[in-house]
Amino acid sequence: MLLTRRFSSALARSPLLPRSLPPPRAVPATPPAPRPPPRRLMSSSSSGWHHSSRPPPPPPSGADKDQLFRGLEAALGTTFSSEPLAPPPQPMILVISGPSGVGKDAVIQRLQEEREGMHFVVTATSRAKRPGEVDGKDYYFVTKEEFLTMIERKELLEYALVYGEYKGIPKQQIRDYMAKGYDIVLRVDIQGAATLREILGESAIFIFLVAESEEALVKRLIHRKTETSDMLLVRVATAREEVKRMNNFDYVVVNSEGNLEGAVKQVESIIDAEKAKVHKRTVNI
Ligand SMILES: Nc1ncnc2c1ncn2[C@@H]1O[C@H](COP(=O)(O)OP(=O)(O)OP(=O)(O)O)[C@@H](O)[C@H]1O
Ligand SMILES: Nc1nc2c(ncn2[C@@H]2O[C@H](COP(=O)(O)O)[C@@H](O)[C@H]2O)c(=O)[nH]1
Repeated sequence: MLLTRRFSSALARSPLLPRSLPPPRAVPATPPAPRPPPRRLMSSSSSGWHHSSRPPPPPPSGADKDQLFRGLEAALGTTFSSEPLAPPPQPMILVISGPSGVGKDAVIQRLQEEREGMHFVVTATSRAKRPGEVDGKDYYFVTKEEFLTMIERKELLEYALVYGEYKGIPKQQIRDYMAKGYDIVLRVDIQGAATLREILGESAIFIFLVAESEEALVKRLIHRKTETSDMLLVRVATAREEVKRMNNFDYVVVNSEGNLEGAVKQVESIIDAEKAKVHKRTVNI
């Protein structure tokens, strides 16, 4: 009330106020009775138009707006700051996991093409390079001995034996990119996601990628033609167990046949929603 009165009288006194604007109304001593909620505007064909008895005042001109702005500043006794009102976004860690063949790499590749400011961590592996794979892009291909040295030196945030081969996440890569303000994307198998949950807790976002059905997943893996039938059997049997661990994740995204774009969009929506959170996750690696 006091502020309103100060404001009204300061506005009335202010030489900056445009003359054409009506003088500020007196503040009533007692608060007015609550008004009924405003009715929604309805179409002109219906009988529900809500007419105000007075026409709205004409919009102020550019100069008037400027004067009003300065008048408000004078009334409050401070200038209006142009500093952002929302806190700056913090770099975040996104963990994308799911059964083998579900499309993790495919989704990540599209995300990489779509979004800037994200770093997709290249993990290290002792597995042999597949045709078409590039060292430093798909993986850092190292020998088993080199991998064991990385473990010894505590260079890996997480590592695991995946289908008989070592896979692990270089810590320094995450630190370097987070320091530059990048968001981090990690692609791991389900056991890797469980380990990362223990290390990172709620500070990272965990997304479980699934196919629309087991049948679709198996067909996708067969179609990829990267595994022998024995290896396929292991991956498919593992996938059956892995789907049961969905509850440890924050989000589930369905990557259905022929709709890779839909899955990518959904992951993007998750990122956007997380960025808009008031209470943000803070990461410390
Ligand atoms: N929505 C989709 N519809 C059809 N095919 C897809 C879709 N998403 C991915 N694929 C294809 O499915 C195969 C498996 O995808 P991808 O290699 O990305 O899986 P992954 O989860 O990374 O597997 P892994 O864990 O074994 O590395 C690839 O041939 C890919 O092109
Ligand atoms: N736990 C970890 N899993 C990883 C890591 N890097 C990749 N992966 C996962 O391994 C499987 C098999 O990969 P493939 O290239 O041999 O088909 C797949 O699910 C990857 O996501 C890692 O650093 N840690």
